[in-house]
Amino acid sequence: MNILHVSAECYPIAKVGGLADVVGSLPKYQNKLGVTSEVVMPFYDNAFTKSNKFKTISSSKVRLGVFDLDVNILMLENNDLGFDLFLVDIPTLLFKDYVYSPNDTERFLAFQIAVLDWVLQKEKRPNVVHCHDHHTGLIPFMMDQCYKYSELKTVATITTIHNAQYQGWFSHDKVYMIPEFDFTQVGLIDWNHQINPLAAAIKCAWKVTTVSPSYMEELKSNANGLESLLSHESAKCVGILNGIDTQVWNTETDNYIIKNYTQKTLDTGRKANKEWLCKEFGLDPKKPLFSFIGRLVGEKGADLFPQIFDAALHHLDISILLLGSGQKDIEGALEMLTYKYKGDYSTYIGYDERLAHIIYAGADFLLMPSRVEPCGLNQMYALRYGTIPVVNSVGGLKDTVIDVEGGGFGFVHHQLNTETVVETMQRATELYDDQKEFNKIRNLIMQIDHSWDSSAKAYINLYKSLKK
Ligand SMILES: Nc1ncnc2c1ncn2[C@@H]1O[C@H](COP(=O)(O)OP(=O)(O)O[C@H]2O[C@H](CO)[C@@H](O)[C@H](O)[C@H]2O)[C@@H](O)[C@H]1O
Repeated sequence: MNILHVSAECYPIAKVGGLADVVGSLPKYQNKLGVTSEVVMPFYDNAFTKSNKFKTISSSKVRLGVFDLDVNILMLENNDLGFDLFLVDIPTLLFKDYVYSPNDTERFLAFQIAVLDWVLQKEKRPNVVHCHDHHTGLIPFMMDQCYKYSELKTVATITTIHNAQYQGWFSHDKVYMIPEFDFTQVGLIDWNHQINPLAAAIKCAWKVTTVSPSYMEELKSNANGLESLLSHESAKCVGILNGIDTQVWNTETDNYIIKNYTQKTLDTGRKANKEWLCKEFGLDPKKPLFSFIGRLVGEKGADLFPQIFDAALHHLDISILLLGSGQKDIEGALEMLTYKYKGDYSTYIGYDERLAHIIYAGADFLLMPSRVEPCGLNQMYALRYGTIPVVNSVGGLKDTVIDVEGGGFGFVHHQLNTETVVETMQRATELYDDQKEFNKIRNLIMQIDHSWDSSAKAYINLYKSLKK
């Protein structure tokens, strides 16, 4: 069975968030299970593409409305990713030093058309085209409806929703850019008088998956306008929990962290990482260290961070270290607080993969007060590294973290407001004060298995069951 994953991001080639982690690891684990799983993504202008070699396997033009744009399909050479990687090089649109911008309609539309043009000519056509998020959302529609892709009508399509907040909608004025189709079917790409790629994917893909079972349920009542569509299509929707790449996220071999460790040496290993963090950011290593890593947006609860951190630092004897970037107003407010709580609180506003790994290896607790969390990988990385998660009970967090009071290993709050989060952080500090119990839990969480093994199999079983 041949599977082609289509995505805007893939670790380590280009990463903005968790989508890259999933697309950079799921195919590798699928290949280990005996299927052939490949990835196709845009060719961006970044450190990875500058420092690797690519072979051009075809050069042609892609038609976008009235324009014919140059397109090359490249293949990564000397590849040790665990899957074949193809890249769509459209120099005028995709070869940029960023992944996303405010004007991405043409970029990702051209990408999707170029992918399907290439699939038509591909020697070994896929049995399944597995699309990820709205940037690839029009592919199931185009394969089913566009005349030029009629040979692909029988190829199965899956769309995985990593985040339903973003849907990629654009005006019907641009419909002429989509390859010709029977216009009586235009309703398939419409949602609320706009062309909505995510809605089109939900309508046209043979199956729709979300990255956790709880998120699938939540989407029926909270999906940024797509609730009724998801309820209507629920028979073809299923939630499959993400796994993590246990080769990349391995405390024994992780090259980013200050000191490697095993479950047996977790105390000394984690101490060295914490001490490095505290020295680097001017914090006291004796105090419990709470961290956050991620995008500073409303979904992650980030608008509440300034208030939450202010209250927590005022009431509790703790340190907080934040790594993230996002909304400028939130970044500003979080940086302002560093003056008030110097020595107890610090931030790194930006993106830093190495620092993220060291935080997972050195912080005592990882904060995830998300409003919406389709799966969340951070809590799984934290668990594997021995950092105790403090989470809001939503989506994938609900599926992966059990509170210590229920015999579990983390701290879970069921409301999202300053008081509740600070109370939960206080419970965490009480555990920290009982070092014996604290160590017992750290030891336990490092043993939890969130590898891809079972989820990669679940996807393959789903592919095998595909019938239109
Ligand atoms: N400033 C920074 N510096 C360094 N590393 C940073 C960083 N900000 C984020 N990261 C890293 O990016 C990844 C974020 O993963 P998440 O799953 O938490 O989030 P995201 O919301 O992007 O993904 C969406 O897709 C994923 C995958 O399906 C779902 O788990 C999730 O719920 C959904 O919102 C982690 O690897 C994290 O370490």
